[in-house]
Amino acid sequence: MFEKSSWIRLPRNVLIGHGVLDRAVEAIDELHLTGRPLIVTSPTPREVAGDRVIEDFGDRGIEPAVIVVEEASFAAVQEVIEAARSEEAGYLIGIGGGKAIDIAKMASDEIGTGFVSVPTAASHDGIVSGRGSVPEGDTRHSVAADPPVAVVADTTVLANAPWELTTAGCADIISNYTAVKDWRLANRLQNVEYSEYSAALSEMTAEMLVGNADSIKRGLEESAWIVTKALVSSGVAMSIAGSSRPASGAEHLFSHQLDRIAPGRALHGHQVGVGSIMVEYLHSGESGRWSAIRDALSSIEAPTTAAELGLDEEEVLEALTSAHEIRDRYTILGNGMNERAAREAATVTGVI
Ligand SMILES: NC(=O)C1=CN([C@@H]2O[C@H](COP(=O)(O)OP(=O)(O)OC[C@H]3O[C@@H](n4cnc5c(N)ncnc54)[C@H](O)[C@@H]3O)[C@@H](O)[C@H]2O)C=CC1
Ligand SMILES: O=C(CO)COP(=O)(O)O
Ligand SMILES: [Zn+2]
Repeated sequence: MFEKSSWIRLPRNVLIGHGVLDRAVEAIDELHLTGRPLIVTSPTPREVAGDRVIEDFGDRGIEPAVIVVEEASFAAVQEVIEAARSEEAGYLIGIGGGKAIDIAKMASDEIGTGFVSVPTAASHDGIVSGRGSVPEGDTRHSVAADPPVAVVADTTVLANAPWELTTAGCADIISNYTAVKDWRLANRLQNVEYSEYSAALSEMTAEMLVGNADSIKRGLEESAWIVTKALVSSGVAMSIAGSSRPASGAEHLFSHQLDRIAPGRALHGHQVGVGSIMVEYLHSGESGRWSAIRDALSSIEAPTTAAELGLDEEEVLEALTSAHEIRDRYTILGNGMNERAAREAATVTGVI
């Protein structure tokens, strides 16, 4: 008997491009959301985009409530939930990098309101996805949440963000190659639920980004356009899968461990990129495609070594050998790597 079913949640309005921030209020208006908006942002994103959105609401006689957050934590989510309740917010707008957007996403899910994503950095694919990612103690939670009802990604703002944030977004997309390999492996070995459509979309997104690498250059607004379209596409792949599997495998486990071992040292996307080089080596061996991943990363000026991430050898080895413990997600790491194997993978690939 056929008993399968799936529920795919996607954003309704996705605006990407030059100057679209000026149309944010219009895009929100179209959704017929009711009540007062609560803007969740952090200091710099407020300056580069938040104040403009607040002013545009003001021109329509609406005064949004505003909360400024500094870190992605469950405590910050709780703070936003309380602010939303006390301000009687009808919906939330996350304006910023991954942290502000994740917090707005999870808080709105908890209180059952819609949420609009206004990224000010094209730094990773959480800007569109229905997942929040939060560290807690020795673990990392990938929390299911509703995806944004609308995404407003202004390439003028994104192109003016520090270049490293854009190369981090590129690297997060390039890591889809190994994430999909891990997903297929987990499906074969552990019957993990798998979607061929989602996997194909995720891989194609990485292919297209790498194919356009020549147009991804510092100071070119077109770079922000290419990267943001890829981030949206990767977010859609996650929505189809109903999990972050198409975009998060062992390279993400490595990065999540680094967030614990060496917090704040490097950007999420840069860490997963370097992780992806080593994870590809684990999948395909010394003559495999790990060097193609490394070359793709260096062509867009993303880090490919521990030193470029600001890490020492020991930190990389510790993250590699303990990555399998951080979450219950089956990958090529299996029950873990010993130190000798980790050293070999990191050395052969030139990471250390
Ligand atoms: N939900 C998901 O699927 C995912 C969530 N994440 C989460 O996202 C967070 C990392 O996100 P990031 O964006 O890398 O970090 P972030 O949100 O901390 O932003 C990095 C820095 O860039 C600044 N910034 C942002 N836009 C700027 C602009 N236009 N001009 C100047 N500065 C600007 C921010 O103020 C911040 O200081 C982590 O908490 C991570 O766990 C990461 C990947 C996926
Ligand atoms: O970073 C992500 C996808 O790029 C989200 O992955 P996690 O589920 O590992 O937090
Ligand atoms: Zn990621």
